[in-house]
Amino acid sequence: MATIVGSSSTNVMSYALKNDSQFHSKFNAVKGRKNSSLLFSCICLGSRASNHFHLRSSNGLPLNVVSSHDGLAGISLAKEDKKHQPVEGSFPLAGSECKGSNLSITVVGASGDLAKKKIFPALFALYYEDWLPENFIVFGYARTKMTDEELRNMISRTLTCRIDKRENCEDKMDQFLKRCFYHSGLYNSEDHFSDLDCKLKEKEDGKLANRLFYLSIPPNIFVDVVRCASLKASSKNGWTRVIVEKPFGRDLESSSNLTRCLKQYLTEDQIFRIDHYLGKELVENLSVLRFSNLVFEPLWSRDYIRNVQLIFSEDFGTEGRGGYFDNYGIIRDIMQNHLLQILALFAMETPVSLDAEDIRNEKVKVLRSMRPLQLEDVVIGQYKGHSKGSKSYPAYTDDPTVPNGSLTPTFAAAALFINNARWDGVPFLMKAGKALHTKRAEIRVQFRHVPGNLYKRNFGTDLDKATNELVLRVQPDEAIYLKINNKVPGLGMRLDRSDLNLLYRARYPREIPDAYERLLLDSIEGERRLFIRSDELDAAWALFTPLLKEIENKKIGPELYPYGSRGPVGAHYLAAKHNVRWGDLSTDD
Ligand SMILES: NC(=O)C1=CN([C@@H]2O[C@H](COP(=O)(O)OP(=O)(O)OC[C@H]3O[C@@H](n4cnc5c(N)ncnc54)[C@H](OP(=O)(O)O)[C@@H]3O)[C@@H](O)[C@H]2O)C=CC1
Ligand SMILES: O=C1O[C@H](COP(=O)(O)O)[C@@H](O)[C@H](O)[C@H]1O
Repeated sequence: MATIVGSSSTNVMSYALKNDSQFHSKFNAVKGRKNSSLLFSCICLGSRASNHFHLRSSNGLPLNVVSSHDGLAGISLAKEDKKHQPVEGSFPLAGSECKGSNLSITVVGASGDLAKKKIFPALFALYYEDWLPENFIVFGYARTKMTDEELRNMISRTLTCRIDKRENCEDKMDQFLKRCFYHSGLYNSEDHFSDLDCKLKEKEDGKLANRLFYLSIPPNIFVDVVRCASLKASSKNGWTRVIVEKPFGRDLESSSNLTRCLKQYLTEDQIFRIDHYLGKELVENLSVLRFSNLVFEPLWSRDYIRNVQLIFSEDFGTEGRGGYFDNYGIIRDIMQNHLLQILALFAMETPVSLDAEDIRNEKVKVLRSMRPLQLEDVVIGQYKGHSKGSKSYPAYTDDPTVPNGSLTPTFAAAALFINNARWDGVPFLMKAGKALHTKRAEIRVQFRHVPGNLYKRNFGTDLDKATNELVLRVQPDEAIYLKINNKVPGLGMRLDRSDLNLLYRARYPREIPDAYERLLLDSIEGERRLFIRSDELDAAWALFTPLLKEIENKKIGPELYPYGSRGPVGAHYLAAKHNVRWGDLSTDD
């Protein structure tokens, strides 16, 4: 997409002269395959905040830099669009020229858990902070019968203002809610989507309209919705984009099939496959830390790194989501997507640029360099009931929505390897579990021993303990800390383990935006860097599918662990087999 963002005294504007999807749509439409919009578009962003003109999207690039992947190369713009042609480094044209454009966001599955918990609150947060264009509307779509007023009541219960920004909170909520509407319909009815289209048009008032659909629904109805929305409710004069929630299939075959079906109605550039972990602040910071600090990048290889650990744990079970979870299990729910995405970002080579395609190309290379998981390098577990004092905690199979005798893993640990020159032989250990003793997500990098260490004898026998460890704590309490060895002050020579600690709440005392805010904003701005491309997805499934099939075909039973514990002991044996000790379990973690 070629977009310019700039600021006049009152307006911040972004001109999407032509984005990839429209480019592809045009070509495909010429070939008679697609239904999406053909016209070039211009969108206005951020109505008031003149301080927003710099660095709008999450790749940190000013959006007035024209990407080499924006589909413009070699294509001449239609005559009427030439006047909007961006000049690198220039500000956009006067606000009045794009004042009329609209953004319509339709949350499909608006009555559901994710919509209430995450999507509407994130949209409100963007509105509160003036990130949304001046003319935007939000439509909820689901089967549940509701009036606009009932939708607003439902949403209003979940909206909050940031702790550090409470001015006009109530007013802002009212203004936001006035822009929210509801349409009840079936997910497979083209007529119902035509009705939605009429309502959208009425609100858009004949102006240029960009449309974003957020599929917050179970995956078995993704394709129906995409068919109906694309045939009956896509924008005729702006862009149409679709955010797709996970799970993207259950294995390589079903995922490829889903992609194939979606691509009957959408181009790849219109599909925004969301992995909300990529929108988390610390995951975003991973590349900044590595590529903008000389002290890290030279160490980022098998020469200095002993192992890397990617850890996810929750201190609650599947409460309420057992029905969904039992069909997927923890490997599909967390490892194949969230943890693997972090691994790919962590291990990729330096991309040519911060452009989405350059980054995603590097991630795909990492995934394709990995060897598919072997059963002997995986441990699976399932939580069992447990009583502590007067309190008792249920087993996974006590969940009424989980079939009796289910073997679905709620915990897994795995050792993965990247067969390339940078990472050959370095174990990347993953651990993910529900109903464990703590809630956290972190990346741990354990460095090698210092060769010929002068202070060796001061460390005792356990040299592993004396190695440096870099920890990126994704949540809670975001932090980056580096464990170092240090002399205890005094006349003797006693060494101590200390942390160089960047604790976000101390350094940046403001609320960190939710991942969904960043990802929604990126999808509105056409920034694809944090979304999963179809070849990435295929490569990710190729790694996990043989293992998942083997576990299921052989009906391998999970090792039981008590609710609230540290997980199955098998995870320690797995780590030990690769000469690793889990960093989160040591006393000074
Ligand atoms: N909830 C979460 O924390 C997370 C969810 N996700 C993913 O996001 C999507 C939405 O999640 P969530 O909101 O929890 O899902 P829900 O189960 O709450 O479903 C959302 C809405 O879809 C409709 N729906 C539910 N089941 C069916 C069905 N069998 N057939 C047709 N319509 C149905 C319901 O609306 P109505 O009956 O009104 O039509 C429901 O309100 C899913 O793909 C999920 O995997 C991803 C990460 C986290
Ligand atoms: O995708 C999912 O993520 C949540 C955890 O997300 P977080 O942002 O709260 O860490 C997890 O509970 C859920 O099972 C999974 O589907």
